[in-house]
Amino acid sequence: MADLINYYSFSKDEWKKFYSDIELPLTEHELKHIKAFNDQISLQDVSDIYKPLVHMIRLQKDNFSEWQTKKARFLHKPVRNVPFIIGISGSVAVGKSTTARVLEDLLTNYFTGEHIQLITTDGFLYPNAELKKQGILDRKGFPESYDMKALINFLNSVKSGVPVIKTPVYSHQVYDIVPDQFEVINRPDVLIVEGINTLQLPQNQQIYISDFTDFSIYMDADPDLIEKWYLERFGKLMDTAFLDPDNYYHKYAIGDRNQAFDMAKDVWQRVDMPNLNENILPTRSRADMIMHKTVGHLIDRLYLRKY
Ligand SMILES: Nc1ncnc2c1ncn2[C@@H]1O[C@H](COP(=O)(O)OP(=O)(O)O)[C@@H](O)[C@H]1O
Ligand SMILES: CC(C)(COP(=O)(O)O)[C@@H](O)C(=O)NCCC(=O)O
Repeated sequence: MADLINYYSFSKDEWKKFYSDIELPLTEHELKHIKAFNDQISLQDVSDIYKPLVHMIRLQKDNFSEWQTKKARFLHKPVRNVPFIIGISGSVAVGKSTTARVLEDLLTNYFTGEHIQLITTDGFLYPNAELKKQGILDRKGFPESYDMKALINFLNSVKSGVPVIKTPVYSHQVYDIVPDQFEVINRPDVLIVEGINTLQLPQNQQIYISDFTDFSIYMDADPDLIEKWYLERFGKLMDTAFLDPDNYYHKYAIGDRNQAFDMAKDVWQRVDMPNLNENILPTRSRADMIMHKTVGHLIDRLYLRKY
């Protein structure tokens, strides 16, 4: 990534040294909690990578809140608590939702008294029935498969301080939007928005997701590794589907396992990899931070935007 002239580049060893003067209370309980939702996650990485990151986000958020207060005073408007929004982008299966959950946990733990919430932009995918109607079911994840207007309105409502906002829910197990199920976003201090499209600039839009984010992260890795992680996740989703006929992966779980993996490989090659190359990777250089992952999901390099 020699072309990234506007980024500082750090090895993990360099990055971890930036955390020194404040104590992040990463207790046994906290580490257990993280292990409970992903027992594969490296706790060394949580400490080396995320402690400095959380510290840096603290500095940025304080700066952001101070500016919001000054701006309100300048404009003779009431001072209010404007949510700080963090966007997390990257390929399907690169580990965005796992990173987002670790960050949610750590921010909740460290930003004492502040309300941290997390949503995924998957909730703004059109339901399968609508994708079918439009003839784009095999374009799930591509820009046209999202209800961008609803997503932008949602982000605008969050920033404007609307008290209770319901967002639709996407389930990987059902492989669709779950009807009548919502998540409630209620005046967070920090909202983490995770999704493949958080840095995209769709041509038919005038306002973008990134107009509402205050710090953005792009999760990066070699596409061959991401394919491997995609297939491993497919295997895990099959493993949990055996006893549940309503689960999208049930038909694969009870059938021939090799054939199921062949199908998943085909979906990766036809849908998710082209989407990575055409629509996701080109947005990498817009991120404030690029986290590069290697074998075993370990983070080996970080890039931080200089200006
Ligand atoms: N840091 C990590 N350590 C171990 N496994 C991980 C890590 N991050 C992600 N994974 C695994 O990789 C797969 C894809 O991760 P996920 O967070 O679902 O990706 P995304 O949200 O980008 O689609 C999942 O099986 C997940 O458990
Ligand atoms: C819903 C998604 C677009 C979102 O990706 P995520 O980053 O949450 O894994 C993706 O998981 C997906 O379903 N892609 C369509 C092709 C496929 O079945 O992989």
